[in-house]
Amino acid sequence: GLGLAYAKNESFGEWYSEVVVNGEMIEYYDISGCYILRPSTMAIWETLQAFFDVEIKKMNIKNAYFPLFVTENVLQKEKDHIEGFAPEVAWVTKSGQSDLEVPIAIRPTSETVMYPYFSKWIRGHRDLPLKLNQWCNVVRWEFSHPTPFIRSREFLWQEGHTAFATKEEADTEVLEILELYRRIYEEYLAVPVVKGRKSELEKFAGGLYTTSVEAFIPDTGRGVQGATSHCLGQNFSKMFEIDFENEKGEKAKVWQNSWAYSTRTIGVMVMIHGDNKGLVLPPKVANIQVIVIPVPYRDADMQAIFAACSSTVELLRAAGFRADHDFRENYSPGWKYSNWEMKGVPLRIEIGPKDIANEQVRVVRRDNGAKSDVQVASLVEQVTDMLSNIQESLFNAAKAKRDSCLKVVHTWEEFMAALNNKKLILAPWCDEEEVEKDVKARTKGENGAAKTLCSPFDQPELPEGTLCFASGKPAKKWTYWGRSY
Ligand SMILES: O=C(C[C@H]1NCCC[C@H]1O)Cn1cnc2c(c1=O)CCCC2
Ligand SMILES: [Mg+2]
Repeated sequence: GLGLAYAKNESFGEWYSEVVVNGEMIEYYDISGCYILRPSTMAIWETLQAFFDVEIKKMNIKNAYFPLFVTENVLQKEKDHIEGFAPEVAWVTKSGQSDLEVPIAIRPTSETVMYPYFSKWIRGHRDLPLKLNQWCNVVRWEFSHPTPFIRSREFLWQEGHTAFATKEEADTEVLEILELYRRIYEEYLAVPVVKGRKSELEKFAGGLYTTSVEAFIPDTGRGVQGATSHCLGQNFSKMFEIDFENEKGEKAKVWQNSWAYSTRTIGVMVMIHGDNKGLVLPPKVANIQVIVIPVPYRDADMQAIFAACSSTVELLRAAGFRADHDFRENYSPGWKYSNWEMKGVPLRIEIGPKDIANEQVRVVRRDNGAKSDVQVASLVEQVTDMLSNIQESLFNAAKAKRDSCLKVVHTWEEFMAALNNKKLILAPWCDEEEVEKDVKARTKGENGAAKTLCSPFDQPELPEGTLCFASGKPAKKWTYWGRSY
């Protein structure tokens, strides 16, 4: 049948898989963990890319493209933390029937691809800052269960790699990029996120510190890392000898950052806004914002109805909206309503004989189902208001939902109760890694262990004498905890 077989609040995993397929965003592929990204996904990706690309170019960051392949000895250069990831690296070992002399890795990320050339290109302080970005795919042969957009063996992302003369410049850029990631989620995808710093245990091991934007999926009670912006310190410049002669003529190591967001952003948006009728797309990223559907009647003047639909589409396109019509004659209006609801189109316009007679159209919102009859004369104004209202109310609803899942705890008992109630937990923590590891060990289970998500930059008041919820030691910072993807 037309509808979904699974309900979001009953079988979330199955609901999600069905929605991304029926919504025509994803097609499953015959290699596990790999997915086909269909046009409506690419349209969303390109919208986010267009925004981010313009913003980084304002920061004088330039796009480049480095090879997909990495030699083994170069990849092993960051061996100190790579062993943690080694199983995820995919290797090319043959061409045709013959074995390659040396196996070649497919990039899981591009630090080791790029940094030997950073070392070659950076000589003096005039070569700094060097700021490059690339839009590409990466491969990580993950073993935990794959999830479209959220965890796949190949995904699209951008990876920024920058080098500065001073730590101050690097620190500043880390936060500028993080703010762009917040904007991608909150202004485009209508998803609320928290900005914060990763713990030493959760950060990128090769870096100095990691900042992230963290989202939360109320239906599963799991946090999801939305995007990351790392300061690498001088770790990689020591490893790859990326040094420069500073203005005093001394040899100095550069300070570096690396930052990324990926197609995971799209999966988070689907999880947050989707419902039991299918996708719900925020207007800012919807490829089609308004779909116009003719409603024929037996003795109606069909030509007049089709003409009214076409002129309505033209009117809306002229006003800058992404509008289209559905003239497929082998489907009923009712079938079309469900089909476009499944695909998450924010507004539907129905035009029948009565509408023609009254010089009006019937407008239906996807997010709340509200129907209204709008005079054609004020249609552009009404559609403008409705689309911005949909964008805003999707964000507000998601933020209210996320905030209703938030639980502030002070004791282990409260922590465990909140964790088992699918809550997003905010707890005072002593900031000791052993304690974090202990919490992981004590919460291990088939749903995975609890971990720190981030310590929010926006720290609530921490009264003197507040104790860590897990260790009882003096608390140092408020930290978000939860199970995660
Ligand atoms: O990729 C990063 C850090 C950094 N890479 C560049 C963009 C920002 C940020 O993601 C961490 N990381 C994650 N996953 C893997 C690796 C790895 O370095 C290396 C080997 C395989 C898997
Ligand atoms: Mg990983």
